[in-house]
Amino acid sequence: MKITVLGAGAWGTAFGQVLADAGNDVTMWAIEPEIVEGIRDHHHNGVRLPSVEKLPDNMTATGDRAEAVKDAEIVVVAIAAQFARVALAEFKGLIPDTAIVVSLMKGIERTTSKRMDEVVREALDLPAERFAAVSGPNLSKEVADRQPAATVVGCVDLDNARTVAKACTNSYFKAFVTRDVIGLEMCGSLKNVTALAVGMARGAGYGENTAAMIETRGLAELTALGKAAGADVKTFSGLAGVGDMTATCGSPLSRNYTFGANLGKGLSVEEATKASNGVAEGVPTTDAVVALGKELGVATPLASAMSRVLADGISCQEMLGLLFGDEITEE
Ligand SMILES: NC(=O)C1=CN([C@@H]2O[C@H](COP(=O)(O)OP(=O)(O)OC[C@H]3O[C@@H](n4cnc5c(N)ncnc54)[C@H](OP(=O)(O)O)[C@@H]3O)[C@@H](O)[C@H]2O)C=CC1
Ligand SMILES: O=C(CO)COP(=O)(O)O
Repeated sequence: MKITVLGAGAWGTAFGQVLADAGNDVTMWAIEPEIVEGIRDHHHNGVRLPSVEKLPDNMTATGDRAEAVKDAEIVVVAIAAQFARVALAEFKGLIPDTAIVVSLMKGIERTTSKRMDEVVREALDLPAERFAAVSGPNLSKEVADRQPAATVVGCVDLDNARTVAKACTNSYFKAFVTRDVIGLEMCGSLKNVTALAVGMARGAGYGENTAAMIETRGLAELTALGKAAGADVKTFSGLAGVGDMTATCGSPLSRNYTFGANLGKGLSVEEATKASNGVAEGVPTTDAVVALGKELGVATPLASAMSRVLADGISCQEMLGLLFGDEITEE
């Protein structure tokens, strides 16, 4: 198939390689001329994915929007979530009206508390059956190294989910399908907030018990929110839920975990932002989760505690104190 990836960041590029390895013709679109030239002329993205020496031959790049999406059968969006709406507005009217648009993004829009399925569909005026989300335990560096991994493709139209899943399945990457787009979106974006908190606890020197406590409570929080938003609870125990929580909260390859670890070691939010080698989506998503919780009438103790960390610089111990609360409650 002819597939275009918008955004040549770490995951956009690694997923582009997955698609190319599955036999598709892949065009990456990026704003920065250095990235475009690197991929097009040298099959290398030295800015965002330097660990891959040579990207596949059936992968090219352009900085021209119309040229990028011309004749595309699938358009994949891998732009930092807070910029997706504004970046996609420039593609409205250019994307073929038969193309399936796939989001790899894991975040909630801070200004509106909307999920990426809502943002992408609004920005492109896209019907639900032409939108798919991809979410799972997919640390970009490991996938770029072609280590075995799996993901989930969600679309209300299961045939379109299968089309996307087939396009991204190869010898080391396996895609499952679901109709539960909302569940995938909630899992992907909310686990990043949990990863910030686990990273923070690790950075502060705490061990397995503390990490397991935060991950489990984080999963409970995202399950409650997801259910209230209309997700299928089964999704939370699958690859996109428990699976991604385990990968992201357990690896220094995660930008969210590392951002949190730096906070736990005593860096300020500003210093941790400077030290980050890519977008830590959990940071802007945290307040959006708190707002979403209020909107849906669901308690969000973990996101609320992390919001205090990010806004007021409270310590890890204080953050965990807020998580515990004073009352004895049922689990
Ligand atoms: N890395 C990973 O392991 C995984 C990431 N994801 C999700 O995928 C999404 C992208 O992540 P990733 O590629 O790793 O992030 P990176 O930080 O590596 O790259 C971010 C991308 O967003 C683009 N971008 C930022 N602002 C704008 C803008 N205003 N207009 C157009 N493009 C813009 C960047 O372009 P430029 O380079 O020109 O600045 C870059 O391509 C995130 O939502 C992330 O949560 C999901 C699964 C795994
Ligand atoms: O979502 C991820 C793995 O599935 C990657 O997490 P980070 O964005 O924190 O690097």
